[in-house]
Amino acid sequence: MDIDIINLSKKYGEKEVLRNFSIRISEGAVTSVMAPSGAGKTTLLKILAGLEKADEGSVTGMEGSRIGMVFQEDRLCENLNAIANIRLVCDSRVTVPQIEKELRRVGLEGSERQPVRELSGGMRRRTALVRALLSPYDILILDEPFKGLDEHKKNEVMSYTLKKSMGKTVILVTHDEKEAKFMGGKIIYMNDNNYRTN
Ligand SMILES: Nc1ncnc2c1ncn2[C@@H]1O[C@H](COP(=O)(O)OP(=O)(O)OP(=O)(O)O)[C@@H](O)[C@H]1O
Repeated sequence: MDIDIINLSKKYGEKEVLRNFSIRISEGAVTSVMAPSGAGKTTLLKILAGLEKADEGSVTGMEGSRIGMVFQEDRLCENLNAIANIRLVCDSRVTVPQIEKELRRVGLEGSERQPVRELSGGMRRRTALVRALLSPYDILILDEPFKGLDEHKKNEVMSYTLKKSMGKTVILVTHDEKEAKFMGGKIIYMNDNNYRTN
């Protein structure tokens, strides 16, 4: 089912973050949301994930769906290693060798048994991404998941993300149009409460 976001409005105190925001997100495809800082992207994702409540408007098409998410901040358990962080969320049938294989595919071989607090920003980001991709989800919500990666690694990780999420509904927030184009699908440009799609 497509997701219909209709006339969503949200204020924090006097600050209007979303006003009458309406878009359709196609089932089984990537939709990228692009906007400058502070335009309300994270707020939108939080409303979709049920972590914030909109003041007005509705979201349909997500009922009963399982959500996988990469948050704006990594939200990892700092003292656990990457494997243990991933095991916390994935199906118990996923084995450690399977997790190791996935971590290798994003270039984290050799670091998978270090507490994540010792990893670089980009390594932590990839850990959070693999964790979301291995969680049982129908809809994947990604808030700047490729932040902190150099161009070469970013392309590898984006290809990996596309392969792993094939056929699933993916909502990607990014500042980088190249990322949105690489991931394909619809691009939504949000700016000062004006919205347009490609
Ligand atoms: N819990 C909150 N309480 C008050 N204001 C908030 C809260 N969350 C966000 N805001 C404000 O709402 C606006 C939109 O924030 P949001 O994080 O959604 O933007 P964003 O587009 O994701 O920005 P960025 O690209 O910098 O992450 C900002 O001005 C922010 O300061």
